[in-house]
Amino acid sequence: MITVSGLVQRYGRGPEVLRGIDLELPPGRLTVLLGENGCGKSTLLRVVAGIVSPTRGTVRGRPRSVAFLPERFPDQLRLSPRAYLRHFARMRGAPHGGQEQVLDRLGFVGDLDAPASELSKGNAQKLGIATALLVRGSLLVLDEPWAGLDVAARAVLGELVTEAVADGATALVTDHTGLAAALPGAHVLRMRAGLLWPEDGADLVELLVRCTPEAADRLGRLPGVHAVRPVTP
Ligand SMILES: Nc1ncnc2c1ncn2[C@@H]1O[C@H](COP(=O)(O)OP(=O)(O)OP(=O)(O)O)[C@@H](O)[C@H]1O
Repeated sequence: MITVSGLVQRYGRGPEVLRGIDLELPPGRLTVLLGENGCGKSTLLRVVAGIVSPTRGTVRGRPRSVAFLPERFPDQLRLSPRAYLRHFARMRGAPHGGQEQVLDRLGFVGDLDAPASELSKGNAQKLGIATALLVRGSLLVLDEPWAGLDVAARAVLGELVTEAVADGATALVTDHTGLAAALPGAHVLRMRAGLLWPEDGADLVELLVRCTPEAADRLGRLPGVHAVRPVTP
């Protein structure tokens, strides 16, 4: 189980982008983060994956093997898709051979031996997905993996994520297409302005109350109260 507690993130001296996130990510579950542009989804994914350290708070129980698909696959990659997959497979101790099977399932069309920088956007995305899915049973963090895929590949990606989760992977994804939320067993969370809110919850109302820590503690125990956190000046 990966446990995220009290996560706060700010960039430089900017405002808090994550404002106190608590989240549990059990193995064998797909968690889907929804929310408007700029609400902090990618930031949360990067912190959970361990790409960046949080300003405050902790991520406990992160496995050694983490697969992270960034929102934009690197477009300056001079390695070929074949070499890239083999390199990652070696680095992450994936079983030898068969690395290109996921590419085949996704309908990858491109030269496996030419520089990956020459791939179309969708085929580059397929390479990123195939790389992320090399190792089973790990933490799978996918930022907008459906973006840019053709219709057939979108359906296959749904199958691949479902299979990985059935195999015990912990999956955390963002997705603006709505496809992830419709996958079997998807646990959907909505993010607004750096806070998490269950999809089926009531509307988020924020109140700023000046009170003692004891009163804040009592407030936090009231039914329907999602979070009480101190505001730093
Ligand atoms: N490296 C950075 N430096 C400074 N600010 C950043 C950085 N990365 C993100 N931000 C800011 O943090 C906020 C949250 O961005 P983030 O990318 O996490 O949102 P998002 O919900 O993933 O958005 P989208 O749906 O558009 O991908 C935004 O205001 C963004 O401008």
